[in-house]
Formats: sequence, C-alpha cells, structure tokens
Amino acid sequence: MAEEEEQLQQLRAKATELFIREEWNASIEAYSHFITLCTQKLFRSHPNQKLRRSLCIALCNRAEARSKLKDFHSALQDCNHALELDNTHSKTLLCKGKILLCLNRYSSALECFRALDGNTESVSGYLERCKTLELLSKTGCLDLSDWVSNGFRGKVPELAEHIGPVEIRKSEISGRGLFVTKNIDAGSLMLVTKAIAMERSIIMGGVQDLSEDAQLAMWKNFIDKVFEFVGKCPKTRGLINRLSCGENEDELEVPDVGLFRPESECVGKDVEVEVAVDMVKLVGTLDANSLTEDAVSANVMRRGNDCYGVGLWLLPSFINHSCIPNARRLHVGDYLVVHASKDLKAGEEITFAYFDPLCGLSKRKEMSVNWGIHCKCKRCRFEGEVFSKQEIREIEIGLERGMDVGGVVYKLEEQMKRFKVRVKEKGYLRASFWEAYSQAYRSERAMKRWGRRIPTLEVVVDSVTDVVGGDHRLLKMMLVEELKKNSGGVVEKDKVFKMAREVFGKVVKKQAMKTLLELCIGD
Ligand SMILES: C[S@@+](CC[C@H](N)C(=O)[O-])C[C@H]1O[C@@H](n2cnc3c(N)ncnc32)[C@H](O)[C@@H]1O
Repeated sequence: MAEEEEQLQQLRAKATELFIREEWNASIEAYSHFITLCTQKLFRSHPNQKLRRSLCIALCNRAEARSKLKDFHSALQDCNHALELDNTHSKTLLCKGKILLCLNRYSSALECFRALDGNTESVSGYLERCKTLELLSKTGCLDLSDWVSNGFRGKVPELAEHIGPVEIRKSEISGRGLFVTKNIDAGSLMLVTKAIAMERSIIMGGVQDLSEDAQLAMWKNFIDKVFEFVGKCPKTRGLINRLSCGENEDELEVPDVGLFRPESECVGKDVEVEVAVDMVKLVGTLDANSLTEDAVSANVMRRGNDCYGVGLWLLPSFINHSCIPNARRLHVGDYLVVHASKDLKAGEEITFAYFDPLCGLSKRKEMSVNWGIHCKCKRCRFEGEVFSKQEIREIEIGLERGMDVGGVVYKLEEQMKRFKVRVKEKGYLRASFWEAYSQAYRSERAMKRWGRRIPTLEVVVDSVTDVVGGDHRLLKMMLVEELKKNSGGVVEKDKVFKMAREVFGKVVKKQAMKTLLELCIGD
C-alpha cells in the first residue's frame, strides 16, 4: 500500500514538473498514467476525499495541456470528468470556459464563467467577452470600422460564428446548395465562420509568383493540418464527412444547417463510432471545397495582399458556383464573412463565382474544367447559343487578334441591337466582353473615336453589376469616373456606396467605407 502511495506521489510530481515546464505531450503521458492508477485505487478503496481531489486536479491539468495542443475534444472530456468529482473546482471551470470559447460555444462558456463567481479581473474579462461574442453571433452585426479606419493596425478584431437566414437544400445546380430563407438586401451578412484549418504563404506579387513547389508544399501542409484537426475532433470529422468530394452529388443527403452551429454537439451516429479518417476521401473533399483568399469573389481585409492562403470553411462549402453569382466573401483573419452581392429573394440559392465571371464563355469553360464542373447557369446557356453565331464569333476573334477595343464594343452593341437582345442578356454579353469595354473607357483615343457611339460607362457598369453583382473592378472603374467628374473630390454619391456595400458587405460605417474606397482606387 505504502509502495503504491509512493508511486502515485512520484508520478504526480513528475507530471506537475513537466506541466510547469510546458512539455505538454510528456505531461499528458505522465498525467494519464497517474489518472489510471488513481482511478483504480479509488475504485478499490473507501471514499477518499484526498484522492478524489488529486484526481480532479490531474484531470484539470491534463485538460489544460491537451487544450494547448488544440485537442479540445479530449480536453473537454477531462474537464467534464473533473467536474463530476468536484463541480465547483474553479480551475477546471475556468479551463472549460476557455476551451468552449475557443470552440465558439459562447453560451456554454458563459455558464462556466458565471459559475465562477466572476470577481477576479480575468473572469469578468472573459464574461464580458463571452457576452459580446454571443450577441454578435446572434445578430451578425459586424462592425470593422475602427480597425479599417486605423489602417488595419493592431490585432484583427475578434469575430463570432454567425449563421444568418440560410438553409441547405437540394440544388438544381448540383447536389446540395445553400439557400436564403427570407428576402435580404445586397450587402447583408449571411454567414460568419472560422476555418477548420488554414495555411498561408507569403508572396510578393500574386499567386502566380508562388512557385509550383511552394504551392504544393502549402497544399501539403494544409492537408496535414486538416488531417490532424479532424483526427482530434469527432464532431468536425462527422461534418467533413457530409461534404461533397465532387462526385455523385445528387445522391448525397441534405444535412440540417443546425448541425453546423458551434453549440450543436451531436452530428449523427458516425460520431459516436470512431470512424477512421480516410485520407483519399479527405483529399477529394478538400479539393472540392477549399477556398483561397485571392479568389475573384473574395476580398482580404488587411493592408497589402502579401499573403496567399487556402482554407476549409464548413458551411460555405455548400455554396455552388454560378457565372451570375449573388454572393461574395471577405477574409478577416481565419474567418470567412459571406454577404449578398445582390438583393436576394427568399428561397433563392446563394452562389459564388468560383472563377472570373468577367470573361467570355470559352475562357469560363476552360476554367470550369479545373474545377471539374460543367456550368449550366442561365448565362452559360444563353451564351452557348449566341457564341455559335458567326457575327459574335467574329467579334471574339477580332478581339483575340488585337482589334481596336472601341471598335469591338461598338460592333457588339450593334449586333445586340440587331438580334434584339433583351436588357438582362445584354448584361451577360457585356460581362463577357468586359475587358474590351474597360480598356475602351480607359483609352482617351478610343473614347474620342467611339465615345459617342457606345453606351456610357455608367450604363455598362450598371448592366454588368446587375448580372455579376458587386465587383471590385466595376467599383474601381466607377470610382475613377466619378473622381474625374468631381475633379478629385471625395466621392459622396449614394450609388458608389451602394456598390461598395455589394463588394465589401455591410461591415463598416460610411467613414471607414471611404477608406476602403480609397484602397480600391489605389489597387
Ligand atoms: C463547394 S461544393 C458545392 C456544394 C455541393 N454541390 C454539395 O452538394 O456539397 C463544390 C462542388 O459542387 C459542384 N458544383 C458547384 N457548382 C457547380 C456548377 N455550377 N455546376 C456543376 N457542378 C457544380 C461540383 O461538384 C463541385 O466540386
């Protein structure tokens, strides 16, 4: 007996020392040994308060060590076990609250901090933080004004998970899609969600400056990170299992959006059963669902785009592609903020542009091959017919061969009149020939020659925006034009702010939006 006691004492001392030295893996191992022996002894002996207390402290310390290694699932189990032994153990309550906060489970975290009699400064700090984040999570009222106005200096503001009026349903595009459940106007936030994992590379120019080797290394590190995370968290594993690998999508089940709320604990049977991570399936899933920060439908919220990142965000993985997209996203730290880039009607499917919607059908077809998709949106269907017409093919070939851009625009407008193309569909073709339009409007020579014979920049920007939603390139053209008219004065037009909200979302107040507009002009 004395020997057993001695062994326990030694083990505890060793585990504590490793814990203090922040050797997390070794301390977890030592605590695990101690916890097993301690539990066996408790089982055999009469009620022993001292032993229960030692076990509670060991479980709490192992929870802390595990949370340092981001193994939140096991850390939470340790906390719960420790609280079964002593439900008022303050160190465990604090540790559990912090873990729940990391998992964005604000109301459960709040319960822990409240149980702690929030007198100490650190506890009241956590309480306030939880309350703010819980409110933010419920309302989705994001305000990044201060951070933007301060030139993105300081820490990235703390965001909270938010699921707006959306649901997952069968999609006519492919498999499942994300849909709005009520009418919302352009700029409204629909989702704010943190990445399961992200990997970033520092680059000087664009992603094109990142060597193939560097891109491969980044992709490999990203896969390893997701693999590690998924291995530790059954809930995430269950959720990732529900994402598409890009094949047989129409046979996939439609999960309830509620499963993706951080507070939802149960993800189905496969969570209780320990499912091993299938690496091949995981890579396929990441291939079909990962998003990059530099995509056309994304803005990175920070000064200077010297970083290129790839990440996986669960709920946004249900957003399908369309060449007439209605949503865009902002990347703020590891968070993804999805907003409507057009007014949306209840029941409408939310779509991103996976690739550039401001280019012609053949280029879009080329790009869609990389995604393994065959887009059949209204625009692709309409353009499929139009681009088979000799007259439109000739304009396209003329452009490829370096024909005067003003002439290209003029010919296209004339053909659209001749074919009696409807207003919306004019927007499709103008979006496809946007490069020619934008070059023509920027060229003094072209405008001198063709200016009076082609529609104004404002008319074209309006009709293209109507099709592709807010886009930073369209916004920039409009801003430059307005600045010319206002001889360099600050742009105050409501129309400019409306488009800025479509591009950036309603995340800043008017003054900070001016900062974003200045950055957009300087881009
Ligand atoms: C991010 S997921 C989108 C959600 C997916 N439909 C699902 O059921 O989980 C991307 C996959 O959706 C499909 N997809 C997305 N947009 C598409 C489109 N416009 N046309 C055909 N397939 C599309 C492709 O299989 C792609 O690999």
